[in-house]
Amino acid sequence: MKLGEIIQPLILKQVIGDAGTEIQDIKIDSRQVGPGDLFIALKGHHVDGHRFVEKAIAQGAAAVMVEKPVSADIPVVVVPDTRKAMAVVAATFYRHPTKELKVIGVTGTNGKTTTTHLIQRIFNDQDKKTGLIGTISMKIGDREYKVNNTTPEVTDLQKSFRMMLDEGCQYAAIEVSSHALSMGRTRGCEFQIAVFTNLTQDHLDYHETMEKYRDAKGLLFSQLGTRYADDPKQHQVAILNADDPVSGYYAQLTSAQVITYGIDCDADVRAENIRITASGTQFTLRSFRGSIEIHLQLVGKFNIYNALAAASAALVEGVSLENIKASLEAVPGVNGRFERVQAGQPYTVLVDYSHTPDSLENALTTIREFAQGRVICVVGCGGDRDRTKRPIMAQIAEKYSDLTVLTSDNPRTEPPEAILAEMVEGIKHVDPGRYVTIVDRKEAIDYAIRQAEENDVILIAGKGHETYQEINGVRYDFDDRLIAKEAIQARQSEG
Ligand SMILES: CC(=O)N[C@H]1[C@@H](OP(=O)(O)OP(=O)(O)OC[C@H]2O[C@@H](n3ccc(=O)[nH]c3=O)[C@H](O)[C@@H]2O)O[C@H](CO)[C@@H](O)[C@@H]1O[C@H](C)C(=O)N[C@@H](C)C(=O)N[C@H](CCC(=O)O)C(=O)O
Ligand SMILES: Nc1ncnc2c1ncn2[C@@H]1O[C@H](COP(=O)(O)OP(=O)(O)OP(=O)(O)O)[C@@H](O)[C@H]1O
Ligand SMILES: N[C@H](CCC[C@H](N)C(=O)O)C(=O)O
Ligand SMILES: [Mg+2]
Repeated sequence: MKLGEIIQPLILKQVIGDAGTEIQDIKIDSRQVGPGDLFIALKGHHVDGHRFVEKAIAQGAAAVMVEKPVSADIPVVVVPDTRKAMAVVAATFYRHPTKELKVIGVTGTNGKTTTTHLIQRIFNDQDKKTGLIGTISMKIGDREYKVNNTTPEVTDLQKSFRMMLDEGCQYAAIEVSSHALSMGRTRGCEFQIAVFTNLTQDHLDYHETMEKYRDAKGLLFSQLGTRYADDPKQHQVAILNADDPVSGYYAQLTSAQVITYGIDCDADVRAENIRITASGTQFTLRSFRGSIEIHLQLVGKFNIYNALAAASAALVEGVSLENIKASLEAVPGVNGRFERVQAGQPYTVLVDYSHTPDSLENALTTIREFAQGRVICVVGCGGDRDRTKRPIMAQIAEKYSDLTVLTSDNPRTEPPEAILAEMVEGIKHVDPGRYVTIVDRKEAIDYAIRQAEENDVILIAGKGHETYQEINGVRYDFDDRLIAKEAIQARQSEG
């Protein structure tokens, strides 16, 4: 596409050079620029992308978009705000994919990955081909792509939507993080359905207060609902968790129709007669389209919320209760979420991505419901992330476990000992026999496994599907599931 066409919708712009220049792709990282690309310079949290204009040109950029004029022998487009302009040009360049693709966005502190997987499963089973974007990866059909962020930058997002359409997708189920909403990564994306899971503490390093965090997530709902078509299937819908007090606020923010789901409060889609066991969850789903009995393989009350949210989205799109049931029941689990590590041991080992106070509490209270022996929890808190959750997570671990093993979880640029000290601050008054701190995560897992007796349950929390431990900018291979399996086998071979 020609540069002039791509920037045509921008009102404030100054073009220095030939607007007829052909553009191959749009890049925001000079390290990824190739011949023919438009490089957009963004002011980041660490560096100003304008510093890399020369490098982008050296790598073959055909044009650059900047906020401050630069001297270059290729076309330069000067705009007041490159981040805002980027959203406009990306949507234009990829030919407004979300006008055709029905995008279902899921936001909330916990449950986004699980809910998007359930949505994708239900819709794919209906031959409504559905792409997925989120924390674990991007999936289109049988192909899986690596992602750097839960919600990618606007350029990657629009490109991914176009790829999905090219692959025959009708829907996309995407996780929408609060960071993405506040940085405008979803600008220009028309959502068909927006789902809210829950709001509890996380990311206060970035958002500073719970109100600002709530409002960042609220953008998904305030930006929804201006489309009212003759065909009800084109209507935008907000799906809100009736049991979360913030939902009332989001209901007011949105112009879209609202569908509620829940367990405790009255809701349009509700779970009743709940039975939770170690191997699954059963409930009656009551909805505006009738009732049905559901037997999930997923464990824990929190997964009923995820299933209700996914079922609500499917009901809105006309999927029958019977088909929703069949798909939900067929899901064996989600990678790294309550995943069992099995090596023939007489105790249970679970790896779970609980890295927030609420998710840790949910995981541990769920385990408490079925554990016949002691509960042992291995947990750490990430570096360069919300520091205020550290003592709280230690308190929760100690409260619900018989033994807590505090350890490291992606210390990033912080000293792991300092993170652990902040966790210990939360439980410094408890009996010292109830917890240990072991900086090295492998050693911590080994220790927990060696403490386990018959019928005990070990929860290894925080990293779930992750296959690395990030220390000082380097990602070392590390998979809780493999490390735990090796530790179990080592103990078994010692007899
Ligand atoms: C705080 C934050 O969100 N940062 C995001 C931001 O990076 P940044 O602002 O630090 O970028 P920067 O390093 O200052 O660079 C500025 C610009 O210069 C460019 N650059 C930089 C170096 C270079 O050599 N050449 C070059 O062109 C960069 O590509 C960028 O465009 O923009 C990048 C590109 O979109 C993101 O990948 C990056 O996410 C980082 C990796 C991150 O860790 N983000 C987390 C906090 C995050 O967003 N998490 C949420 C999930 C949270 C949850 O729900 O649990 C997510 O959606 O992933
Ligand atoms: N609906 C829920 N409510 C509370 N906790 C949940 C819920 N669903 C899952 N969890 C817990 O949170 C953990 C993370 O779940 P999931 O990956 O689905 O959330 P997420 O919102 O995608 O997280 P992230 O913000 O890291 O992307 C799970 O391992 C589980 O312990
Ligand atoms: N999306 C979350 C993931 C946290 C995962 C945990 N293992 C950690 O590193 O803190 C974040 O970036 O805060
Ligand atoms: Mg996720």
